[in-house]
Amino acid sequence: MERIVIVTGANSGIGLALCERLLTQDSALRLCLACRNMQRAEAARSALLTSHPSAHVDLLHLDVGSVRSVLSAAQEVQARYSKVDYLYLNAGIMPNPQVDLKTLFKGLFSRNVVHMFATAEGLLTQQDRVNSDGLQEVFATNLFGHFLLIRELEPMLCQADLTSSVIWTSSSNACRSAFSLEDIQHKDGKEPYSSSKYASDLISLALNRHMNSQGLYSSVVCPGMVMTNLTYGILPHFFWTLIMPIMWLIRLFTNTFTITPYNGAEALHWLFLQKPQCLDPRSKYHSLTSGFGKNYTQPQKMDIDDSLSEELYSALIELEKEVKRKL
Ligand SMILES: NC(=O)C1=CN([C@@H]2O[C@H](COP(=O)(O)OP(=O)(O)OC[C@H]3O[C@@H](n4cnc5c(N)ncnc54)[C@H](OP(=O)(O)O)[C@@H]3O)[C@@H](O)[C@H]2O)C=CC1
Ligand SMILES: CC(C)=CCC[C@@H](C)[C@H]1CC[C@H]2C3=C(CC[C@]12C)[C@@]1(C)CCC(=O)[C@@H](C)[C@@H]1CC3
Repeated sequence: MERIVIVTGANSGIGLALCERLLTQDSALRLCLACRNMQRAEAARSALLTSHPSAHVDLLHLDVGSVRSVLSAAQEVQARYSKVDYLYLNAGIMPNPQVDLKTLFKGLFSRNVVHMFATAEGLLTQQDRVNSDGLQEVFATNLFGHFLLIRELEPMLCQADLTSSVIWTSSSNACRSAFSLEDIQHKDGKEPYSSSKYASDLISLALNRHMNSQGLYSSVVCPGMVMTNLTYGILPHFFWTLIMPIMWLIRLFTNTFTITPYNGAEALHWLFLQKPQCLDPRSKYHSLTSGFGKNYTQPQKMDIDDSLSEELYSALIELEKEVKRKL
């Protein structure tokens, strides 16, 4: 039977590299690029069809940061397909990032330097804003829109005698101290990205608890540090060009500098090949690249607990009711 794969944020970076790798793996699958910008989505589709001329590549308009768009995209999916086998929740934003230079320079001369380059913990802040649904934009895009999409696609993901995989592109920047149950949207802090990624780790755990019995399995991935539109937005372009040799040098000391989108998509691709029942719901699957350029996937236990994940799950169900009431 034809496998149906939906990838959000598929028009660039890690999402596009994943699509390329999936079609190389299985040219018979039906790939659906779920994107907010249809011009960029069309360009991505053309690029994929150039390397895989007989592939089945569909486009779906989805602004994951808009409640209305998520609801109508989910309806469109139900009209087009009879099931969904893989749902890659990859779209993500990090608006107005700022690097804390003092922490960076201090970190460079500390024993924590490898950890700092792997996670950017305490190094990055962002400036968030409220979107047209009245939600914080980073939370809405990186977490809530994707959660709503899963909820709307539940009948397609939970088919009798079949399993489905939901795969979140999280990050090693996900940090417990950035997340608070009292402020799940991170209105009051300066690390909405870190908070939203930690929340996705928690929600993945809760989804497994609630949905495994219906055949839905959720996993989280960290692609490593990858040069994409998102990372290029952190520093001015000329600065990236200047420090690029340093980036390749750092790769000799930490396997988390995957750098290319192809390498970054390693764990996302690896999960496509696994039986979802055999995966560990408490592990994050990391894309890693050795100093010699060898790609591999490694699970690492996450710093998450059941009660916090359950409370966040309930809070998101409540928020879902609230936003639907307001429509
Ligand atoms: N690069 C890195 O080092 C790391 C990245 N990640 C995560 O990987 C994921 C992919 O990012 P990456 O490839 O790096 O960056 P890109 O900016 O290249 O890709 C992000 C994708 O998400 C899409 N997107 C953003 N907002 C929305 C929205 N509201 N609705 C639909 N699509 C949207 C973008 O579309 P558009 O072109 O329209 O903007 C784009 O296709 C993100 O979740 C990111 O947090 C995690 C760890 C490290
Ligand atoms: C190389 C030098 C001297 C400076 C670059 C410093 C930072 C710009 C860079 C160091 C660690 C990087 C990093 C990310 C962005 C760029 C850095 C902060 C991420 C936060 C990008 C997105 C993610 O989700 C993380 C996994 C990355 C972690 C490392």
